[in-house]
Amino acid sequence: MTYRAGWIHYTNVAPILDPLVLPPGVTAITGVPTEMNSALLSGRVDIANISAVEFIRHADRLEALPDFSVAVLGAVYSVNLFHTRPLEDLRRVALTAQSSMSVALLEVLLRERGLSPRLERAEGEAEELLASGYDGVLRIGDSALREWYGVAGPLTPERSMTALPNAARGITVTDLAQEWFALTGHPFVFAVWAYRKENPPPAALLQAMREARRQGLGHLADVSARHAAKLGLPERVVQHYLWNFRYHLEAPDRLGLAEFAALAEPGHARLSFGPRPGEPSGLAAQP
Ligand SMILES: C=C(O[C@@H]1C=C(C(=O)O)C=C[C@H]1O)C(=O)O
Repeated sequence: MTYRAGWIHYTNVAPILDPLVLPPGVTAITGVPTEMNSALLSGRVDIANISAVEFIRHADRLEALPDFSVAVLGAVYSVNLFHTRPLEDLRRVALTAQSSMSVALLEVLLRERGLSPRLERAEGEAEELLASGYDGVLRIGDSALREWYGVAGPLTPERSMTALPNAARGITVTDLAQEWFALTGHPFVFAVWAYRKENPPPAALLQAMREARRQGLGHLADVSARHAAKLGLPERVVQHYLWNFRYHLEAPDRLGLAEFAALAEPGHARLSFGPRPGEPSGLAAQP
C-alpha cells in the first residue's frame, strides 16, 4: 500500500526536502501549512510537517517524529509582524490564511502584553495592506523573508544579518520568534513531522529523511545558493537564514514546545513522540 506524505515546502525545509529521495511505495504532495494541517487531519496524507500548534490541538490522535523540527532560538526572519504603530497602539491586524502556528503565537504574545487588536484574515503584500487601513500585518514563509529584507536590507560588508535595522520607511518588523525568546528564553518550534498514531511511517522513509537532512545540512552553501537565486535574495542572507534553524527537535526545543502548549492550549492531551533512532519502540521521554 502507498504511504502518502504532505510537505510544506518553504525554503526553511529545503535542507531536508531538497535532497530527499522517496523510497518505493511513498508518494508526496506539497502545500502551505494550513493545507498540510488539514490534509493530515482529514486523512488525505499519512505524514506531514505541520504547524506545531495543530499537533498540540490534536495530540490525542497524532504522534510526531522524535528528531525532526523547524525551530529557532531567537530571530527566525520569516514570521513577522509588519506594523506602522507601536504594538501597544495596534487596532487592526491582517493575518495570513497560510499559517496556523504564527497566528497562535501572535495571540499568545498579544495576550501576555494585555493587548487585543482586531485580528482579520487578509492576503496580500504587507506594504499594500498597511497602506489600505491595517496597522499590522502578519506574514510567514518565503514572502515574509523577502518582505523583511525589503525593510531591513541591504546587507553590506560592514552590516551582518544581526546588525540590520528592524524599521525603515515608517514600517517596523517584529520577529515573533525573537519575541518568544525574549519572553521565555527558549527555542520556538514552528513545525513537527506528525502522523496519525495508528499509521506511523515506514522505516525506509525515516532513514531517507535522516540521510537527506545529513546531505542538506552538509551542503548548506549549495542549498542556499539555489534558493537565493529563486528568492532573489543575496546568498549570505539565505545561508544565515537556513543555518539558524534547529532541525532535530532537541531537548531545549521540546521545552519550548511544552511551554507554548501550556500557554496556547491549556488542558491539551499529552504530546507523544515516536521512538528515537535506535530505540526499539514505545514513546520517547517527555521534556
Ligand atoms: C518559520 C516558518 O515555519 C513554518 C510556519 C508554519 C506556520 O506558521 O503554521 C508552519 C510550518 C513551518 O515550517 C516559516 O515558514 O516562516
